[in-house]
Amino acid sequence: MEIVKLVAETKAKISKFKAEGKTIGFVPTMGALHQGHLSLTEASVKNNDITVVSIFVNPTQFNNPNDLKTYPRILDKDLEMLSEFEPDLIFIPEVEEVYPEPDTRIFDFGELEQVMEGKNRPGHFNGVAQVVSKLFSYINPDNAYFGQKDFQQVAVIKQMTKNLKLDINIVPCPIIREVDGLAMSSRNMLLSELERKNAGKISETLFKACNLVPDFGVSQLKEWVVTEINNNAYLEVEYFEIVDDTSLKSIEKWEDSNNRIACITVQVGKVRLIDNISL
Ligand SMILES: Nc1ncnc2c1ncn2[C@@H]1O[C@H](COP(=O)(O)OP(=O)(O)OP(=O)(O)O)[C@@H](O)[C@H]1O
Ligand SMILES: CC(C)(CO)[C@@H](O)C(=O)[O-]
Ligand code: BAL
Repeated sequence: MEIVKLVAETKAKISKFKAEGKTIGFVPTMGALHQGHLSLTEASVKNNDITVVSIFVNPTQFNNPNDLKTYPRILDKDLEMLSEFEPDLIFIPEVEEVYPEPDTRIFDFGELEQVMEGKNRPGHFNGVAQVVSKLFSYINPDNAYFGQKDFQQVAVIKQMTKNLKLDINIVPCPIIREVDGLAMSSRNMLLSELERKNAGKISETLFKACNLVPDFGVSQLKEWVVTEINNNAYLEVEYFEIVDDTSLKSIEKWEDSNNRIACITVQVGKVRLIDNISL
């Protein structure tokens, strides 16, 4: 496990690995690691000769300055956790290293970014694309691993890879959950004890919703989920959408899509959490 902070050094190491014919797996993260991140790292270590994990809290994807300020940063613990799978390189750049000058690129993802997280976090996916395209250019991976918890992010990254004609295989990985079902997230550690306890209601409701599909219409189910969660005093639904998993277009009747995904964002006190489930 080697820590690298500079882009030039990273590129030089990658060139050497490539010259040796080695395959490169890449796991981009913002740190404050948990088992979700480790599952991506494990998949990469298993399927590639070399694994690079990046830890970088990317300022350009935060639409809320307070969210950026409070985002958890616990590098020592992150390194200890990563030692379980021993990725070869850990890339931890400073902000000035990635953005020696402001990135003014505007990416166009069409309708993909006009719904859900795109609509509710203006500029978020443009910032994600800025940093991921930069990281891809330094690391030049064969395979890049992303969690399905950020379902829309996976769709956006796939589209970006296609638009930029990059020969990188985007590997979506399943959501890892806590014992009570709450999707693991770095932001979970910002919850108070009571908020954390009540946050389990989010996934509990999504799992129940799955079983109600045969008996409920789409709008009836949407209403049920929102009411059920909002009835909990600690939780407030920001949006709940049922969409086709490829176009991310909202569906009105079950027959509108064979591959439906229900995506939710819930405000828990000051913390904003996302989750989704295939219906
Ligand atoms: N519970 C999870 N299961 C699987 N993958 C996950 C999970 N949580 C995050 N990931 C993935 O890990 C990668 C890095 O995500 P990130 O560092 O933002 O962590 P995070 O826990 O999603 O943090 P937050 O949600 O607080 O931003 C992303 O591809 C993300 O989808
Ligand atoms: C992909 C990513 C590391 C880019 O900053 C981030 O959006 C995340 O952690 O999901
Ligand atoms: N996991 C997505 C990163 C973010 O919330 O900014």
